[in-house]
Amino acid sequence: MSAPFKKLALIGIGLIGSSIALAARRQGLADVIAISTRKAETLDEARELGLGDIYTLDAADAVRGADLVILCTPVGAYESVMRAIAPALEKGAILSDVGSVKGHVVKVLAPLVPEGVHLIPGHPIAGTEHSGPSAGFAELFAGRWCVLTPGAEVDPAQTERLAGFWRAMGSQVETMDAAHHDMVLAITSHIPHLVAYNIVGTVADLEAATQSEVIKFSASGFRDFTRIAASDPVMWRDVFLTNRDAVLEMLGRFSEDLSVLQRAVRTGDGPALETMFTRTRAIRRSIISAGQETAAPDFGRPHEATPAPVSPVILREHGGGDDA
Ligand SMILES: NC(=O)c1ccc[n+]([C@@H]2O[C@H](COP(=O)([O-])OP(=O)(O)OC[C@H]3O[C@@H](n4cnc5c(N)ncnc54)[C@H](O)[C@@H]3O)[C@@H](O)[C@H]2O)c1
Ligand SMILES: O=C(O)C(=O)C[C@]1(C(=O)O)C=C[C@@H](O)C=C1
Repeated sequence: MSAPFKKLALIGIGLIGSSIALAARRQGLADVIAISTRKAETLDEARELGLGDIYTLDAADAVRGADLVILCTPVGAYESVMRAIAPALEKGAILSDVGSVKGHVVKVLAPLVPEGVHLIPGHPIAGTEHSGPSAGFAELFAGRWCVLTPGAEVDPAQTERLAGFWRAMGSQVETMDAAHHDMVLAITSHIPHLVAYNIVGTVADLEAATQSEVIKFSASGFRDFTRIAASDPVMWRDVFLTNRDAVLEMLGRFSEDLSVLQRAVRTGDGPALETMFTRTRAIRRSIISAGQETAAPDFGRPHEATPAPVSPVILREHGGGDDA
């Protein structure tokens, strides 16, 4: 039986690109996997790991003849990558990506997409704090959500084709509007990263003696923040540069809520604190029970990263992101 795609081109081969390569290979989703990246050392690493069939520093070469092209670079590189590959894209090909931000991606890519190429942006809500080709693993997407944000002009049959690709790698697929995606992810992923970078940064600024105490006594709470704060600096720089409006909107709400908590602490308002903490405990519990219903198959690999999937809809049910 022939594979669903004849040639899959992955531009950028870090954590996400290499995980797609491994999962697509394992599931037989493409006859040929072509890999392109910017640096020769990264390409050599990908070759040593046996991630693909074709390796090239020329992104246009990689996409030539491909019926599925997925951009897996930091979002800030999209425009230059797109300018390089546009003339070589095959008519009828699906052009997708895995970027953590979607509105900006559409804005940058759409004007450059040649006629006959189907632009269907995507975002697997799965990851770890590790980067590079050796960080990937085939099970990364199993039991996780993948959000697709096709424009209204996209043929639903093409979206379904791409959804099938992600489902075959174990994901659950949801389609939504790019702006809604960016608002939801601002609060579920981008602000938590900003908070982690900030809290770990605060510790880094403490005087040496206090800092060593913090490190010595850091239990799971602070440790969890340090894991998130170890995430790739370039990737996250680009997320905050390209999802500015949604992040600022959610950060405004976050700051207001923090001020309420600050006041409750200052005034010793026990009932207010308890009410707040009871609400948040309920959210955690609903996330866990929703995750259990759709638990990822256990491939036996320690998977410290993204928890099991919760539909982005859950936010609306809990009153967050309601105007997104
Ligand atoms: N890390 C996560 O948890 C996660 C989760 C979901 C989506 N994403 C998104 O996936 C994308 C990739 O993230 P990652 O974690 O795999 O990053 P990574 O740093 O592990 O890999 C990025 C890859 O892109 C390559 N690259 C950078 N600039 C390039 C250019 N101009 N041309 C060609 N290749 C270039 C790098 O060499 C590297 O191979 C990002 O857009 C990110 O927002 C990340
Ligand atoms: O678990 C992690 O390490 C992640 O940061 C994964 C995570 C997230 O915030 O959930 C990070 C960025 C993505 O775009 C998607 C997933």
